[in-house]
Amino acid sequence: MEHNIESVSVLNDSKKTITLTHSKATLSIQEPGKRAIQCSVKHVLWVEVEEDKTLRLSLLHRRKKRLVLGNFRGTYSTEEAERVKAWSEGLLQAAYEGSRPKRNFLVIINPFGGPGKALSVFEKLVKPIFGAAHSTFDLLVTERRGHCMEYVKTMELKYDALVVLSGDGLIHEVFNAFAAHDNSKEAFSVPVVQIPTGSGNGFSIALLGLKDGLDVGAATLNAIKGAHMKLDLCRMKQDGKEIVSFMSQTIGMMADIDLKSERLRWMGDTRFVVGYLAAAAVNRTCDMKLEIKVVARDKHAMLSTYREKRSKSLTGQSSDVSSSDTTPASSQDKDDDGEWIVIDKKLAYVCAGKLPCLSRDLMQFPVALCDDGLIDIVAQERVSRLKWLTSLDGAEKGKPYWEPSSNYFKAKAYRLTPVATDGCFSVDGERYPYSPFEVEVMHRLGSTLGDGVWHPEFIP
Ligand SMILES: Nc1ncnc2c1ncn2[C@@H]1O[C@H](COP(=O)(O)OP(=O)(O)OP(=O)(O)O)[C@@H](O)[C@H]1O
Repeated sequence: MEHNIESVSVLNDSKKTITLTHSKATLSIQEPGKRAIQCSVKHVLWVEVEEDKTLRLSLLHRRKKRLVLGNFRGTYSTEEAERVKAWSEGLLQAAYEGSRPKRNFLVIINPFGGPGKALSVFEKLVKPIFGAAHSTFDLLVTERRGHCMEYVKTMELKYDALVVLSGDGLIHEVFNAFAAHDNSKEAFSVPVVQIPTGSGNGFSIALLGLKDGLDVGAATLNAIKGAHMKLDLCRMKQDGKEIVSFMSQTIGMMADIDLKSERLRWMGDTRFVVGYLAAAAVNRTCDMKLEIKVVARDKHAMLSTYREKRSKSLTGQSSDVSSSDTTPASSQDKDDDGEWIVIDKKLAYVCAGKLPCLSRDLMQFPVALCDDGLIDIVAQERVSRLKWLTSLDGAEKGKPYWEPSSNYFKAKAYRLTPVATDGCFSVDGERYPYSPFEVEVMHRLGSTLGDGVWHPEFIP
């Protein structure tokens, strides 16, 4: 039912008349003689009228760049009751345009992730927002590594989404639990989102961008209202085992940075900068054989494909309905199944993956797309210590993409054989054995919530 009532007036707690106005896009709250407060209707969590002629409105508003919960209450006369009721129904409809209200979540919390504040973040920030939006949830607080895996691989597939308060390590565990689930295909269709409470929060940054990706309010709002979107995952085979990777596989310097800085978790993602400086000082190379099934390697061509696909995805946003998995991998893919090449030399590191940013300071894969059916691979040659340091400038915006020492590929698959017997190999930030492995992309296997694209935009 369409409601065309744009404005109503109510009395606030101080008995002042407040005019509330909404369109399909914005809500404004106007107190006489003051500047109107305006927000997007997307930030409205709930609005309802009660029998005692009270209108209650909950929304997220920006305070110090963060989205925080605000509640508004106003009373109205009996004569106004029908109008106010119709107005609030219209606003609620606009607020949940394209998504279903009252989602039911499984919330998973790693109390020891990152700075160790996930439990209190949930109690103080997330839970009140869920309450205001009438979202319901079951809760799993992990007691040990692997606990989430045990729970999720046998869980009933009844949730609208899994909301994970952790860093990227627990997200890795969730996707691997889906792979081990009896009904694996259906499990992978359950959207997974991250509330950024770890030291590396690459998944949330990918979904919401560098600003909102680290904001608990924005990530919670995305869980409540984000549209269903598909994402590619990687399947890695190593030592007879299969592992799902959603973010990255790194060997050499980048893995050293990640794994050797783990004891600095309390620093949050500053640990990656500290790790980078330590690795740059050592400036080691890594001897390996890298075989890549290359689909594209011209940086300008990859950039224009990225721009074209990103803007198409933004304009043709999916609705809150699980789409069937029939979309072709990409036009690039359809025509070109890739050609194997071999890189047989010492490199500083190899980093492959699907998300644009490995941390807020490093956009490693600026032209990554969430469902192009391709893995982005950087085979980085060694450079001078000074060059490593100057490369920090603009790394968060993907500037090192243009460095000649950064060999960038879009690939269907790759194989990597380390020559040494000992070293660091990290998958989604987790340590794996330093032994040969191969990786292929699984097109649109995973699901998440968002607006159809990875958000950090590469603006060269
Ligand atoms: N209660 C727990 N005790 C110890 N380890 C846990 C617990 N719960 C989860 N873990 C494990 O901790 C690891 C890191 O988790 P998480 O990603 O949340 O933290 P993080 O500090 O951000 O780390 P990273 O950035 O490396 O992912 C995961 O492998 C996860 O399985």
